[in-house]
Amino acid sequence: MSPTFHRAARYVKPKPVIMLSRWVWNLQSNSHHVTLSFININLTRATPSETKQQTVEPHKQRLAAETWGAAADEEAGLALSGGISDRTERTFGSAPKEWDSFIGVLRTPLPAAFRINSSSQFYKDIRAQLENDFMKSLQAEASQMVSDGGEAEAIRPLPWYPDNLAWHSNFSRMQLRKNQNLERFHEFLKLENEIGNITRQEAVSMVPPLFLDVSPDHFVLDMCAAPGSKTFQLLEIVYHSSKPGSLPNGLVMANDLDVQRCNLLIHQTKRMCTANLIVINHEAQQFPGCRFNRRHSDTSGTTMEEPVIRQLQFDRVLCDVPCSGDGTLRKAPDIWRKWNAGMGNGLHCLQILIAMRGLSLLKVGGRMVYSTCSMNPIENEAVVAEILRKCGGSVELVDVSNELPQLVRRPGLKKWKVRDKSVWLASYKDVSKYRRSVIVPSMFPSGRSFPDATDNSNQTMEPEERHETGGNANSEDATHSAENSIPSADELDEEVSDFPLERCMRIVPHDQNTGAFFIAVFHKNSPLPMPAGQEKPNCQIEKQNGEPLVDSPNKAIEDSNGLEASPTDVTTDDILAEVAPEADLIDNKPDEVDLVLDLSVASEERNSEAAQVPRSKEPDSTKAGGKRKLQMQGKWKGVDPVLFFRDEVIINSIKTFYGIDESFPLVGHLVTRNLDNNHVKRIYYVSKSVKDVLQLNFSVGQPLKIASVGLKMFERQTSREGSSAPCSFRISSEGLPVVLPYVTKQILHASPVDFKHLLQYKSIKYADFVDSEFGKKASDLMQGCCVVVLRKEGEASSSLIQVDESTIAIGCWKGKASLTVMVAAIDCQEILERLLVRMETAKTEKGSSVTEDEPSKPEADEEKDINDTEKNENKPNMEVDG
Ligand SMILES: C[S@@+](CC[C@H](N)C(=O)[O-])C[C@H]1O[C@@H](n2cnc3c(N)ncnc32)[C@H](O)[C@@H]1O
Repeated sequence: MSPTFHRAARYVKPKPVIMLSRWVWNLQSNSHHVTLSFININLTRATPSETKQQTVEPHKQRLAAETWGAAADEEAGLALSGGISDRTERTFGSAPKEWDSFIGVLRTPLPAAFRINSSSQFYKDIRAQLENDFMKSLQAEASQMVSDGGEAEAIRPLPWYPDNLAWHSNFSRMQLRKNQNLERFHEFLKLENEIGNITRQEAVSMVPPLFLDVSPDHFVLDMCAAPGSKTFQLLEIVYHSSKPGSLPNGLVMANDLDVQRCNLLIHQTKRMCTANLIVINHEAQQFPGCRFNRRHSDTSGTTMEEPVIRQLQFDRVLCDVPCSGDGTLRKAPDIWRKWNAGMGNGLHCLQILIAMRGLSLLKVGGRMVYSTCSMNPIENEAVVAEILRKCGGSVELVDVSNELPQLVRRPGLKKWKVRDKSVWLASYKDVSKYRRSVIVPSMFPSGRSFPDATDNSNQTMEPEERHETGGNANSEDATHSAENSIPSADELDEEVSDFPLERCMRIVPHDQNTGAFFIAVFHKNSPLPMPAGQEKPNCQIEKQNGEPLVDSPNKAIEDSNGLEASPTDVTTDDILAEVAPEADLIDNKPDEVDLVLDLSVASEERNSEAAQVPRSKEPDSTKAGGKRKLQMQGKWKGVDPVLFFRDEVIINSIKTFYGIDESFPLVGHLVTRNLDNNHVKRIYYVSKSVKDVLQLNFSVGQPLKIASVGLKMFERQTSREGSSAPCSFRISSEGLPVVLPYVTKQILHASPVDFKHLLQYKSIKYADFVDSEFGKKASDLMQGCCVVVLRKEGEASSSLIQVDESTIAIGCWKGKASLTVMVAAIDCQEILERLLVRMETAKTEKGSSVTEDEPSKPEADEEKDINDTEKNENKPNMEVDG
């Protein structure tokens, strides 16, 4: 092909063909191995009206449009009516049936899935409600779905998820919204999701944390965590079987590079009300090392107290890396159009870097899960193979075929080809020298670099030509004419990997009616080998002038002691800017389609004193707009420092007022983000594990940029009544379950009827309680915050309060004339519903009736306080005082 030909070809009007997707699905069946790599679906471009006339069965088009949204209607029509290219037909050859079921499933809506939060007080009630109520009551709707080609069951537990805690629902979001018969179920999902009792999350996205094998005493690192569905799931596992008032020994550290997405993560995990989480904001491949040695001193020169933990390492690491996202096609139809092989190629090196940093932070004996929502081998098996190559025997790929046996998965690939600019490459030796900084040896199954390889036809182009037609531009179409002159994928000799990559797992949509996911499980046998340093790097990042930018991940990661604090110099911006401009990066769409962005919370944060995370990576105080005064006292610009709260006067006043038992560890567990104790508004509680990590962080000069930490435990009551109370700090709803077993004063037992009235009317005059003795005791309390516990069946009002899993308690305000509930409206609604179910059951069992006098309304002033309180209670936890 002559340069002249190419120059002319640049100006040829593009063919009326949409290269819809260089789809990277690799299907393997038991009987035969069929690889459907990079399937080209060429669709004749049609006008919207032409598209509507295509011969797509109406109900399928409706389903597709419903899944993909109205805006994608045209695209759905195109996809459904598209012819498959010659190559694809050749590739499928012997397995047309599998193609049919694969593409057929892609055309149907992705079923919704959700998980019950097993650390929630009401998780058993919720599971029972699903099993005994909704599974039956929704069945009538299921028969309708069967006639539409759907599954027979309306909802069902996911068979591979332990304890019936994860559920699959065959109703699309549209059906849930529109169908009257589903209204009660829809309301249930909304309420429980908002409260944090359930989390809507795509089924396949729940798989990686399960293979991590987490226990409550593990330190878990979630390297690329936002928007946080897996972080939430990890916390659920860490908290599982924790007793009221006791916190697990473990913790979750959730990191994400993107500040906005960190906000989502904070919002998402706030529903968990946890003291065992630290949210940080770093590039995962640059994750700071924290290792204490005796030389350390703080900025004032004082030698620091030796921390309990001397080095930050993790028992478990989740590496759910940014990827090209082709596995999310069923819920993100724009991927049909956007995806191209360059996206995966552009992320390959970053994925290796992140995974290598994860392994360096993993304890010997620990487990790391690497996952993507892509089926592209360059982002999956190639990354796994490179990790094994670099780590030698220090890391092994775990055979997890006996874990979660009910989860259908396919083995990882041992051979694949690399696609670059419409060219299939079977080996690095086929890579043109002009593409060698972009297409790297680790992308190929053998990982070999072939330094003296001859070049392919591309090399006949002049450099200038190559930059203009190919370079890093996102235009595979522009070079598609080159396809005629190169061997087809079938004609190339394939390399085969020596590593046991069949141990990786590929989850494909048509096996279990899901999205797609890739998962690999690593075990660390010994410290990572010292990097050779001198050896020639094989994962280079090309600068625009063609010079290599970085040479990681061969750079030092771990020293002989297990952890070196100097990770690679490579930044994600470097990689994304320099390597993958062609990757119109689908950057990590939240893989949970139903995550509701509550921007009101984020903006409330921004407007209030609360700013949990910086607004930009390295905010410049001069650009802050003057609205929010940046705290510069911390190590990180724009991020308020996390400080241990040690003000004895305030702590003692709280302890005395609530009679908090000495056995409850307060000192050292309280943190704030305000340097001025007199203006501290919120005091957060951290678990022992988090406290130890914070101490280490201080001791080594605060390398961790902490966006959020701690459970809001005490909040200054600023209302008129609050300022005159003996203790101006109230116990927040989030913190109450943790401190409740230790509270001995300002606490009352209410009968079910009075408790219900409190939740219904929010404020009740003392004289109006059905149980007059309760009303009297309430009026005798000191003015200020108090706790009202629901009295259990057969319990005397005077008996000592015993806290267990079934204990229901709320925070109230003891005013002059009435008792006022200090719980957010939505939480009141949830408790009320659960209470009503219990009372109803008790009534039916006993055949008794309870007198329910209507209590009178509170004074106007007190009612105003209720409203203020509720507004406050809706504020997110862990925010920053300022
Ligand atoms: C696939 S998403 C993670 C989904 C998340 N694990 C969950 O389950 O909700 C990938 C995330 O990686 C983040 N990311 C991209 N580059 C990163 C980097 N270099 N370091 C850390 N996070 C990064 C993105 O902001 C994105 O939130």
